[in-house]
Amino acid sequence: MAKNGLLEVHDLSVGYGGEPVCAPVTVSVQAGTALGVIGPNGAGKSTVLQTVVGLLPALGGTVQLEGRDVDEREAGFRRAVATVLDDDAFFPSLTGAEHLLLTARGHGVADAEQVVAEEIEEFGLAERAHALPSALSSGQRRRLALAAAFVRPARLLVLDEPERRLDAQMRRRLAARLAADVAEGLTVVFASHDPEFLATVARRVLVVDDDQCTVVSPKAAVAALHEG
Ligand SMILES: Nc1ncnc2c1ncn2[C@@H]1O[C@H](COP(=O)(O)OP(=O)(O)OP(=O)(O)O)[C@@H](O)[C@H]1O
Repeated sequence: MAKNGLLEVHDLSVGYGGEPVCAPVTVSVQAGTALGVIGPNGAGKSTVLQTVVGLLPALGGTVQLEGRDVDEREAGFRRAVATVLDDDAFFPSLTGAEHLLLTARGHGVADAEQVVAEEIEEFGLAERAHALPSALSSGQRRRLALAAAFVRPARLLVLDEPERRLDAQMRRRLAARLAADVAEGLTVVFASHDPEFLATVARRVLVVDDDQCTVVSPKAAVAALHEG
């Protein structure tokens, strides 16, 4: 285990076409903790998350997972990191249950059928598990995308606005689930606009901003969200 955080982000500059979208980010995320990421629409939260997981090239600075530079092409990195950054990445001709089973088996889960059945239940998808993604409601597709991150092992879970399009009950349930998984050692980085979600899950919060990206307490972040 690395001496420093599981995830070390240092002076990371993110953006498009060489133009940064926000101030550089420096943050250390310890294993078994959750980092929230906040900022107004367009601040750069999604860009930061996509750069942290190697889907976008950094304009400058470094990202290390367990002491190694992030490389999403590396099998070891993909095994360690589960992401839900959008929810359109389904095979159009596989049912929800088949998609989850393929994901679990692809990641070497031994009791894949049981794990998938449990997550289908957990995410309230039992009645629609055998529907194609195109026949699901947008909230059900969101649930399916989230379930796919939980049917496989991961040491780091990166979520972009996990609360998006979920009803209030599912939001609370997911927040409680994440908090419980973090207490058991999972590391989570997630962007959110939801004060309750943030207060339940995050131990620290990165505020993404043009002038300076800072790390604050969840209490300060919740106050900022209520003000903003
Ligand atoms: N592919 C792209 N090419 C160029 N600019 C982009 C691209 N994607 C996003 N942007 C711009 O980068 C900035 C940051 O966008 P980003 O999606 O990271 O913000 P965000 O904080 O996640 O916002 P939201 O809360 O609305 O999801 C915005 O000004 C956006 O218009």
